[in-house]
Amino acid sequence: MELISENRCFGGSHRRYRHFSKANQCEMVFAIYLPPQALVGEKVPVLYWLSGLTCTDENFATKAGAQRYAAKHSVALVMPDTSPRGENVANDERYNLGQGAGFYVNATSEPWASHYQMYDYVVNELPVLIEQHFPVNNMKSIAGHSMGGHGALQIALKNPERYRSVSAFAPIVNPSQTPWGQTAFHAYLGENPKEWANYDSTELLRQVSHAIPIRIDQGLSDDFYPVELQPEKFIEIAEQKGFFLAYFMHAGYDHSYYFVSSFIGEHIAFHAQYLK
Ligand SMILES: N[C@@H](CCC(=O)N[C@@H](CSC=O)C(=O)NCC(=O)O)C(=O)O
Repeated sequence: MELISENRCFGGSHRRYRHFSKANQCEMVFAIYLPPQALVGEKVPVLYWLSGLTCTDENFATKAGAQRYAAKHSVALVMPDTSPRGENVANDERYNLGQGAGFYVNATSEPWASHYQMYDYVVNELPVLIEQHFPVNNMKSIAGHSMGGHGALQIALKNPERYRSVSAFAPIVNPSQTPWGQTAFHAYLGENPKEWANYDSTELLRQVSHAIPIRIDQGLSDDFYPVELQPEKFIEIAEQKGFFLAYFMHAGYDHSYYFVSSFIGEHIAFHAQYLK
């Protein structure tokens, strides 16, 4: 693992690393924020953050202001990239497919399958690396924005034993029925409906008998809300099944990091109560 940069931040340390990913068969960059307590030998829990379309690890790190709250609650943040990258990695000119748009699935169709294994990377490979190299304990939660909200929810619904809580800003909750998700699933997964359902949070929510605590925030002035996001069905199913879902609809807020930064403090406080 190669250290790319290190910056002191709210008494802790924000670092970026490059490493070779076995899952994705290419070099990957991730960021980790270690709160002050981790720098003096305490093992802290981890919140994994999954970003949205077009992002790298840097969008959340530089725009959300999350480190202040991670320091306050003594939680480490891990921020992976949103896809494999490189000259030899398949890509597409659309912003919602290819590099920057891995959708947190294991692709089964070529030319994507040889590198686009983001589900395995986030769920299996990265946590092992983090727990080997950093002062963290094994308590984990997961959160994300938009495509990353989809990633966080579908990962948490399939792995309730691995994560304590999950939260999402403006998540793509029903990707098999909405345009961004359909484009990605056609390309990465082919036409197998079982594969699509396996990565669709609304479908997964219908199937599971148990869910960890969930929080969702949605801006009502988000241009993507009516077509790409539509969390109402997901909320209805959670309520019918008696799962714990705290959801907040915010008048006037859009899809951007202005929205994420406005409520990231509440999200980190939400996770911190389950990471003790
Ligand atoms: N048309 C836009 C679309 C890209 C965009 O809005 N990306 C969001 C996530 S959308 C869902 O996953 C984002 O987080 N962008 C990065 C940022 O720093 O704001 C475009 O490409 O301009």
